[in-house]
Amino acid sequence: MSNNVTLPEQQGPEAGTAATREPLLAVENMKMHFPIYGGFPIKRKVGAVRAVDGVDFQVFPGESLGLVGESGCGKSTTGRMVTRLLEPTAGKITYSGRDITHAKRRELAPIRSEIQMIFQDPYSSLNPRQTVGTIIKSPMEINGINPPGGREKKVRELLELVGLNPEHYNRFPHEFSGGQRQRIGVARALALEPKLIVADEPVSALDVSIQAQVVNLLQKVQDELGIAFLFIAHDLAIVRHFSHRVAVMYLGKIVEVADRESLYTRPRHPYTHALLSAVPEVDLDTEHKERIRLAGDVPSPISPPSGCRFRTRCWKAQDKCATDEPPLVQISGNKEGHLTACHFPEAPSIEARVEDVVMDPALAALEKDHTEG
Ligand SMILES: Nc1ncnc2c1ncn2[C@@H]1O[C@H](COP(=O)(O)OP(=O)(O)OP(=O)(O)O)[C@@H](O)[C@H]1O
Repeated sequence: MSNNVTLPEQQGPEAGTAATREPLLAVENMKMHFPIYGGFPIKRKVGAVRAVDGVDFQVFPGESLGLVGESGCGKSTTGRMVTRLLEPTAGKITYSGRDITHAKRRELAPIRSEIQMIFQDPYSSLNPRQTVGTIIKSPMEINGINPPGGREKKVRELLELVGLNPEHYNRFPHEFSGGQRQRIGVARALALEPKLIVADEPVSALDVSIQAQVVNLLQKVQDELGIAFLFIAHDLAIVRHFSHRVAVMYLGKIVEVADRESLYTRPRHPYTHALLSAVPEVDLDTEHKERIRLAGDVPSPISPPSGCRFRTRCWKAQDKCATDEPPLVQISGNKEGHLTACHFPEAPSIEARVEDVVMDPALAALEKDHTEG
């Protein structure tokens, strides 16, 4: 079982080398504005929910990019546009050199199998009336794929790969626990041998003790099969395990992106600092009393704050922040590839914030194994 899988060292593309490689996925100024209609008797468009408001990022072959931020920041919407479950309002999505931003169903067909999604809720994402075998097999049937040895053989191999008993082929989803169902979701996503998996909060519906096992499984899959991941989570502790690079999203924008090491040890954006300081369950000792607490909720994406969107919750905000939107750039002191959108960034301190990343005990144990192994 995946319990025994040790965490491999992430060998992903470094920021420097990444620039010289062709990205598998490139997103430029991508936006999703959901229209709001009102008025009587004739309904008119009266506004828009600016769920995603101009994001740029790239994912390289075999790379795992973590996308983090509080609830409502637009992470899921971003993931759904990348998989083209949603069509962007503006911007451009390029996959393997092809512009798929507005590609129609038929045009998307050849790449549908290459981009797969793993959903948050392993309970609602599996059809309760279908056996596990049918669930995992159906993407192959839909796409007319006949693997050597047949589809059933392939399904049994996939079950084994994700740590389930191949003999459970004829069982139904309700016979499995949450963690096992998420493994079924992973097997289904792998059935078409994808090149990119968008995993939208794949472990947040699971019990904390199970989360580590599923993260571990995804990491094994990524490492052994070389699949690129866009790993969406609200928790920096989970993404840390898994990502070569991490992008931090706030109210429809990416505010900071960096390789894993830079982001966790030298975060520059106050919001990243705040996320790293989020400590729900740990007793506050003197050292930790100064942890940053984010006040209030994320403002409404219908009318986001002017200038820097984080300014209404930021302890460093000044007048300039209300008038000038900070660009996402490599500010002074940042390593190559580390971009920050802030007028008054935190110092590039190597004062590790690592101790601020609070992990549940199971994840912490994995991390320990990883470093010791
Ligand atoms: N179909 C829709 N119509 C209108 N607004 C939407 C729609 N889908 C999402 N939104 C809004 O867009 C914003 C971003 O939502 P999204 O689900 O992408 O955020 P998120 O960061 O993934 O949050 P969560 O972790 O809660 O899913 C939210 O304010 C949400 O209410």
